[in-house]
Amino acid sequence: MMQLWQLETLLLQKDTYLSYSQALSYTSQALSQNLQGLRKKGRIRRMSTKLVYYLEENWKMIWVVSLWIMVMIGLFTWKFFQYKQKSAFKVMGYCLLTAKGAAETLKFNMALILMPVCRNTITWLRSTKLGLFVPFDDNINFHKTIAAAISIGVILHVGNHLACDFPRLISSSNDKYKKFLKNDFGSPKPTYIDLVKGTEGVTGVLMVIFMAIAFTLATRWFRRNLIKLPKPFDRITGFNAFWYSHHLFVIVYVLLIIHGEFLYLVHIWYRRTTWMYLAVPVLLYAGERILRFFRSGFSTVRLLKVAIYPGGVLTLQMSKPPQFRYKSGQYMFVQCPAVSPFEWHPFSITSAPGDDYLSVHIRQLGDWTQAVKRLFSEVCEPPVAGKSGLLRADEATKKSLPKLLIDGPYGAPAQDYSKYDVLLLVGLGIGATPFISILKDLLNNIVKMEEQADSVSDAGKASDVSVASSNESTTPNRVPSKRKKTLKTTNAYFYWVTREQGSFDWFKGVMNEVAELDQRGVIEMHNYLTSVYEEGDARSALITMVQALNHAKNGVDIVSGTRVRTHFARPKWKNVLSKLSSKHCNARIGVFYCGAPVLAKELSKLCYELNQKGSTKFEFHKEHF
Ligand SMILES: Cc1cc2nc3c(=O)[nH]c(=O)nc-3n(C[C@H](O)[C@H](O)[C@H](O)COP(=O)(O)OP(=O)(O)OC[C@H]3O[C@@H](n4cnc5c(N)ncnc54)[C@H](O)[C@@H]3O)c2cc1C
Ligand code: HEM
Repeated sequence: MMQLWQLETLLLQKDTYLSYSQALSYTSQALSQNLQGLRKKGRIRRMSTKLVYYLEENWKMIWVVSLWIMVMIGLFTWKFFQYKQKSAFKVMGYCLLTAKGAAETLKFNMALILMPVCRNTITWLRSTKLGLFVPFDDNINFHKTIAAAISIGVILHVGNHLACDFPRLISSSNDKYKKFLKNDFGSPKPTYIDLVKGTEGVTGVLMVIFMAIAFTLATRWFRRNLIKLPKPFDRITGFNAFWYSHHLFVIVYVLLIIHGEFLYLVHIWYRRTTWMYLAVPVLLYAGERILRFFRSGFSTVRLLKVAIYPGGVLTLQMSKPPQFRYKSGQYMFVQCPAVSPFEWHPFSITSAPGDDYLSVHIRQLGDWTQAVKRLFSEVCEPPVAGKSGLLRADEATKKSLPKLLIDGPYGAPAQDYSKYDVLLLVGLGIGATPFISILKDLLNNIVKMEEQADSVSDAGKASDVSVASSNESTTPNRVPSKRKKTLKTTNAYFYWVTREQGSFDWFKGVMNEVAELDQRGVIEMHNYLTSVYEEGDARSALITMVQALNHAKNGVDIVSGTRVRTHFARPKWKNVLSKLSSKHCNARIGVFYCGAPVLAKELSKLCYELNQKGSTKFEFHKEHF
């Protein structure tokens, strides 16, 4: 940096007179301008980093949404200019063109909105090459975004007709009416009431009413019961109110087809297109519902074991129907007719594809889950005194166990775990469930791989070792499939974050099972108890140190009594990911998270930051229920 004496010499050399104080003020101005420039540059760099991060993380969603918006703009513009040629435009003006443009997007969106909720089709598509380009995990968000576009379309369409072009029509002079509108609306000139009470008007008004009810009850506040209405209206909120009111859309679709057949301003030659837009999606969705109906009707399962753990978690183990093939990480719907013959609730499958049973872990939350727990508590053996509080269905009581129906399996983000070299599985509370199956499946495959390696090396062909893919049936003594895939995953790290140790009980059995099978130490398991001590508390640090020493010495954790390492604070995710990055150079690490959205943001950002630095590549996937 330039010294003051240098500045003075410079100024004197140039025969300029400047006092020290002036020189100082110029220098500080220059410095502050420089600093501002640097800050601006820093801000721009930070903004561009954020933009790049956003683009890289969301490119799948960006192209799908851009395409969708472009199609809507195309349809709107096409219809807008088509109606500009009509004589009615001379009287009804741009209101008519906007209403018609909006109507075209409505037809398209009412068809498209069904696609993201065709669960079976999506489950199949996500395992095809399309899964690489289309963000199937965001299907429900896309469904809601289309619903928002439908709301805007309805406002533009209905608003322009009712508040603008109908009034223009009825207030038009007789000459203008005869010249431009008589062919379309007949003689005499209709009144406002005539226009609204025609088939088009009545079907339109009914659609708006039904949609308003269904849209309101579908919002998060009503669906999640965040708005409490006074009695007796309290029953019209919550998931069930959302679910039943959503079926008003069946009537809306019927009305929409009728509405599209009886349009004003269209003649015999006019091609009615509403049914063309709707035909394929409506048939596809109807096919899905029919499939679900028949499949679930035949999917009554036999209960094998019921356990209720102190953390308020119920485990149901049931027989696996022969046609039920699934991948770890997927979920299924469960129905218990004794509780409600109409309600289907989704639960992650916690058994591995190779197990000869199906299992789910159910946390007590609302009416249905509590009613199921009550029901099973009544029919099961009480827990043996001093034991873990387990309820078991013994041979005698099994006969009277309530009936269960299942439907599925359905795809979820965690199902693609097998394409990664290393897995980091992070579950918050009940969010551990999709990972139980993955851990078990991973071990089943590793054990099988070792068995196959043994048998192949016995035969002197050790170079050819491979294992069956995770979604194939994996019974222990199975003859190795001819179509073999190599197991890519070499290591898994499981982080389970819970508030207190009580919740650990239901998971202990699973952890023990995993630890027992995992002779080679492929899976590292950590349990973080966040409500015991605050982060940074000396007691937490001390216990963690004692734990680490004990673990190093005996390989067993003092708190859990298993190989699971217990910690008493929130995990420091930056450290966790950095360690993995340096331990597994060049590896592709799949980070799977299931829990509250706050941590999802942090993990996703950390993955991105570490991807910029090292050769290890992290890919983040999230799920929330
Ligand atoms: C893909 C997926 C996987 C899940 N896996 C598990 C799991 O492994 N273990 C577990 O304990 N929970 C899981 N859940 C959550 C579980 O479905 C709900 O806790 C349960 O349905 C609550 O029902 P309820 O009537 O007792 O509670 P309510 O108080 O009626 O509902 C609580 C919340 O649960 C959701 N919910 C309720 N009913 C349904 C339904 N029929 N379909 C979808 N969501 C509903 C709603 O968001 C609602 O706000 C999962 C959810 C999803 C979407
Ligand atoms: C024209 C408008 C809409 C139509 C035709 C429509 C239709 C549907 C259909 C057919 C399903 C699938 C149900 C199933 O088979 O499981 C569904 C699910 C869903 N819809 Fe809509 N919907 C509309 C608007 C909305 C709106 C406005 C919201 C919320 C703001 C919404 C939120 C949802 C959610 C969250 C689900 C998933 C339920 C679940 O499986 O957990 N929908 N919708």
